[in-house]
Amino acid sequence: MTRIVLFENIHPSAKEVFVAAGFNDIVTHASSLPPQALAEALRGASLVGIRSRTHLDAALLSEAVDLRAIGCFCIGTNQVDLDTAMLHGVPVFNAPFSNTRSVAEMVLGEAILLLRRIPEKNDRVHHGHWDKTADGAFEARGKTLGIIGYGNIGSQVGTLAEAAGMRVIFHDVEAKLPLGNARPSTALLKLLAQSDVVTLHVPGGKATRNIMDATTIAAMKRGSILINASRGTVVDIDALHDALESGHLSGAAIDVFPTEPKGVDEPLNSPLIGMRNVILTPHIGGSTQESQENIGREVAEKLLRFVLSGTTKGAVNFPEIPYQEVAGTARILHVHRNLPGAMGTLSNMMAEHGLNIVSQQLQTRGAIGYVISDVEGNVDDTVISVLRSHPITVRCDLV
Ligand SMILES: NC(=O)C1=CN([C@@H]2O[C@H](COP(=O)(O)OP(=O)(O)OC[C@H]3O[C@@H](n4cnc5c(N)ncnc54)[C@H](O)[C@@H]3O)[C@@H](O)[C@H]2O)C=CC1
Ligand SMILES: O=C(O)CCC(=O)C(=O)O
Repeated sequence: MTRIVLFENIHPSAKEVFVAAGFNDIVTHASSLPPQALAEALRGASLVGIRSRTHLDAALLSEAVDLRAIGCFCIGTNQVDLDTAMLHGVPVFNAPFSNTRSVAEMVLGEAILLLRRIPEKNDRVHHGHWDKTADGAFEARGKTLGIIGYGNIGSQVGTLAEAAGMRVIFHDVEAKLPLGNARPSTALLKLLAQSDVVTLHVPGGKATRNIMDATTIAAMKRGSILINASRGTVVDIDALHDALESGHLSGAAIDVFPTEPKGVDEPLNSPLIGMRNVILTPHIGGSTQESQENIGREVAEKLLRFVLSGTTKGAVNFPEIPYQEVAGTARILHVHRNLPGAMGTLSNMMAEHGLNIVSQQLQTRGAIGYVISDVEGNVDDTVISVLRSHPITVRCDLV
């Protein structure tokens, strides 16, 4: 039985995909769970679906012995210990483009609102003040947008910003094709000094930790604006608070936080709460009806294709083997330690059990190798148990 456990209110389109394929053992959770409850919820799960708030660390992955694959129903995968998952033979899938546009639209909207000081003015009107003034309010047209991380989202933000008349510059650690009239800026400090609005679109993780700290924030233009809809670890929030309080920055929009509440009734704890011209949103950059429905379907289909065929195409942490029709009477999925002779050992074990290999595909990545073998012959649980118990084997499953 394939038990599927979905956390964090994943869109019902995911469940529809599984049920249509005959997979009915599905448990859904509306939020992420604290570690102990999460470990219990993972017990017996073959497929797990999460979004950004569920952290699957090495300890949890080691305990989840039945786990075959993980679906991140989002873009970011930094919430999963990807290397440990790979070493346990567990591929991780995501939806790399499904909410790109949603994030880009929100960021451009925020840039325009902040340039006009709308958050502050909105709040004033709600509190009975009618101070009709143009002080500190600017058009987006002609202003410079500095994008840090010019990947799928960053480049989409740039395209939308140009349509609003902004000049776009970007900084990326890799060489990128500039779209429209966007211009690369090899030096981060140069970009910061030139930009009226700076927006971050880098992945989370150690390499991007506190890219925006007291030093880099000080390098931003006086009166400029900072937007972060990437990961909470990328901005030093205390340094941002100080720069807003001193007036060095005129506004900010923050969608992601170093520590985010786990559920709807837990308040955000942040020094930015109550600050003027600061937009705080609950990590909803990618949360639109369109994106969530697409993500639900896309990631569920990737998990399903893996379970039904073994294909790992699109996995972010695993040797990728593309989809192929089953060619024999059965298909064996074998993850092994990437050691010399592993393929020979596997093939010999199959031969010893009377299995004739019709087709075989191997890919390796770091410490593991992954082989899909289509075989003729009688593949029963005994054969799979023998393959599983060999020291080269990480995991072995029958399709
Ligand atoms: N707020 C939200 O709801 C959402 C947030 N995200 C976050 O946005 C991030 C970016 O998403 P995509 O654009 O799809 O990813 P992507 O992988 O297409 O682009 C990331 C870019 O950042 C660059 N980069 C990496 N390290 C860098 C550094 N130190 N300095 C400058 N550039 C660097 C990469 O070379 C790449 O071009 C995701 O990893 C995720 O964490 C994604 C979707 C929704
Ligand atoms: O929808 C979510 O929970 C997370 C969105 C996000 O940050 C992502 O896609 O990386």
